[in-house]
Amino acid sequence: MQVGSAGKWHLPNANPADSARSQMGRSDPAGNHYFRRRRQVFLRRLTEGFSLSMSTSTTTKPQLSAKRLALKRKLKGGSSAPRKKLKVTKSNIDDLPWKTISRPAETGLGGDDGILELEEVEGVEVVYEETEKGRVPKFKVVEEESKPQTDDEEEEMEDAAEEAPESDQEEEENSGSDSEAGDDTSAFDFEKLLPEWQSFALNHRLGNALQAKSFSTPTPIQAAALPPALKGKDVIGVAQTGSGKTLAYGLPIIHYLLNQKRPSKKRRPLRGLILTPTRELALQVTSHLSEVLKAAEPSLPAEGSSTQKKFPPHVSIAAIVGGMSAQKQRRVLDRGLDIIVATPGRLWDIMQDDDSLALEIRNLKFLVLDEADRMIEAGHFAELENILRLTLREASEEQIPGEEHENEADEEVKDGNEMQTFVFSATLSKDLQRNLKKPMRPKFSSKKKKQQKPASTLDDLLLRLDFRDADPEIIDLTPEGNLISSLQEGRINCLTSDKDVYLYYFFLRYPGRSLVFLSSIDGIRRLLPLLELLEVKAFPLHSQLEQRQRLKNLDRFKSIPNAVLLATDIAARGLDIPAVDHVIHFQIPRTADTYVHRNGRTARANRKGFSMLMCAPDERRVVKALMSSLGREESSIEELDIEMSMVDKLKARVQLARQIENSQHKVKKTNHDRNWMKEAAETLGVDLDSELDSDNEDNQANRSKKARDAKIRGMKEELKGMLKTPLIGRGVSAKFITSGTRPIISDLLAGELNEHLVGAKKTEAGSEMVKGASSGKKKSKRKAEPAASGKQNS
Ligand SMILES: Nc1ncnc2c1ncn2[C@@H]1O[C@H](COP(=O)(O)OP(=O)(O)OP(=O)(O)O)[C@@H](O)[C@H]1O
Repeated sequence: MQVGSAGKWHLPNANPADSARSQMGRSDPAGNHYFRRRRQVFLRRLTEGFSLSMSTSTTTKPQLSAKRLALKRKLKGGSSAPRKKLKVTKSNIDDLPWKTISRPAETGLGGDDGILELEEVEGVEVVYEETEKGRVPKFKVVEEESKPQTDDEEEEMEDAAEEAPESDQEEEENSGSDSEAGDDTSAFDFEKLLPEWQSFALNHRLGNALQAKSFSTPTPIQAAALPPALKGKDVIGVAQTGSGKTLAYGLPIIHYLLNQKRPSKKRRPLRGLILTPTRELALQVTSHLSEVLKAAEPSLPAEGSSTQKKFPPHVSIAAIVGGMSAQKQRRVLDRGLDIIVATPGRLWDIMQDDDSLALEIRNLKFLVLDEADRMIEAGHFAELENILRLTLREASEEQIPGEEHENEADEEVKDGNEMQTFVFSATLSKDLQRNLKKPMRPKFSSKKKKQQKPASTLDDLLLRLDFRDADPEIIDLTPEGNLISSLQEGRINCLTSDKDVYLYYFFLRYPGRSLVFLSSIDGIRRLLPLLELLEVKAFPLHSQLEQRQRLKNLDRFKSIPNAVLLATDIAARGLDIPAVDHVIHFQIPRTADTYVHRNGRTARANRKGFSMLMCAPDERRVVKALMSSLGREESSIEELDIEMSMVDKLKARVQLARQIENSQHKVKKTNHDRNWMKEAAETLGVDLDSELDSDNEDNQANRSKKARDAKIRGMKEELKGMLKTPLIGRGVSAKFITSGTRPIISDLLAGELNEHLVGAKKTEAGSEMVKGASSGKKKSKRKAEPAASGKQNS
């Protein structure tokens, strides 16, 4: 252990209850090696402080250690085990094994400065005990005792000790306390460090987490939802996309769990169930809450370390979603979790073979429906209905197989610790909100279950939620017209057949991370190879991709600045992808809610964002209806100002790319058909038609394949050449940059020149709009004109 520079030394705090760590002087980064300077005045104060607190101390760790040791001896059949290190709790700082050390010259403490001697102590953990008189510091010291020979033996001994607790007190010791996790237990000073969060009186460890995440201020939905949720009320929260709804419901759950005793090694009872409509959202919510939990318990041993087994996390969370190994998820569930984040489909699958999970869901403390209004679209309706039925009070009278299964969740219900329900979304109709609040809502009834019709709409289903709260809190922070202030909207009116070229223009004109929504998987399959040929870094995301591929593509999209994600509406809800600059509606969404949620993937957490509608003539009426259901005029979305000369040039590139793609597709199809015929003939044991089978035919096919390949290679070369040639705007002279009708010299010098389109300024999408030209009226010569699509390419 190094004795450091002057900065390592500081005077102990005058009030011992405030900070035991600082009383002991500085600690090393691991937090268990301390130095102190002894001064008479300090020792006197400290002793007084501790003698007060010692009166209520109940810690008996040394006795426990002895019992464990005895058990170990029994298990080992002898007492010849080598020495082992055990933790013993001390209440008095002077009982710690301080060692005198020489005073290092580099401390700068030349004179005696009232210091009698300098001491150090190692292997001490400071913990706090809650007493009637407040928080009292205690010190856990490592002392030598008999030691099991292997980690397995040590675990065996601890398990045996847990199975045979000899007193309530010991049971409590076994079940763990804050101290067993080696937490940084110093109280978090909300007033000083996070004043905006102070009024919520959150568990101090959440203070550490919020600070670590730099969340200095609660978002409006968090500020509004936390007080009722922390009071135990049911909450229906509606707030714009990207406004921090996950923590609005997540913090009250974590706060509750951190305030509970640290769970023992026995199986944990399930306390929280968060249901989301998509796998990606479930994984994202899990990772968001896990990050907060990790930051709340910074001193937990790293994952995989041998000490981790001894200190399970205070709160455990996992995602249960389709597309991943169900077996693995079952194993995780078997170990016990505090919070499950799940999609209804997979959860219901697992529940059907696991009665104990069904029982745990009946005894939940928190039920959350995140983006509830999307579940119906995701085809989870029946499973959702089945799961929700288990959370009803009436349903708990029913006999469920496995009811005899014993766990701590049963005690919770006996304690009257009632379930809280949180329903959150960015879009929940006003009618539904009003109806949810009505006390006489229709409910599921277990007794009449057989006659009861299944719910037919999501509203119907949500109306049957069994809020324990007679008056659930409804918080609706939806902005007028669902408009987010940091989001700018625009549109391009063009023919369907020209959408590819305008999209490509947009990517070159406004580089950035773009999320493109299409309404069909086929559309994505068509567009993806085209963009790849045009050297746009594009990745697909849709339900027919394997889950692993979906996550991989999301990761790539997140990590590449100018990447493009071509997605169906599975990506419309909840996904929190950092810095999405543009959302593009390649096809117009069918509902206003989808429009709102798609747009919500950009302009998150007060960042700027741009959303663009690509509107074909036959889609105009959908846009009109969409805007009207948002209470807006169609004209509220302005048209993008488009450099038509560039679009025309880009058309040549897109046409060639399409030609290449069609040829490649034909080759693939022919090969596929031939192979299929051959395989089928082999399987059936029949001879192929001589036309298909003969050597002659093979030779001919080879020759035409070679010719096609050469043609494709040629076209690819040509396209490469085109992509290398800079696109120069009308009136721009690239040779004489100071001349031409549009000299580019000043933009060039200012670094404002768009590298792909010479003559266009480097600018953000949305900064060039055709004012007032939102409903197809011609206001500018340069705006996109559907009629121009047939124009000759220059
Ligand atoms: N108090 C806060 N201060 C700053 N950033 C925050 C705060 N709370 C959450 N965030 C961040 O804001 C972003 C959006 O949060 P979140 O995903 O919870 O939004 P949401 O309202 O659920 O969005 P959606 O409706 O699209 O699901 C996240 O990156 C999150 O880390």
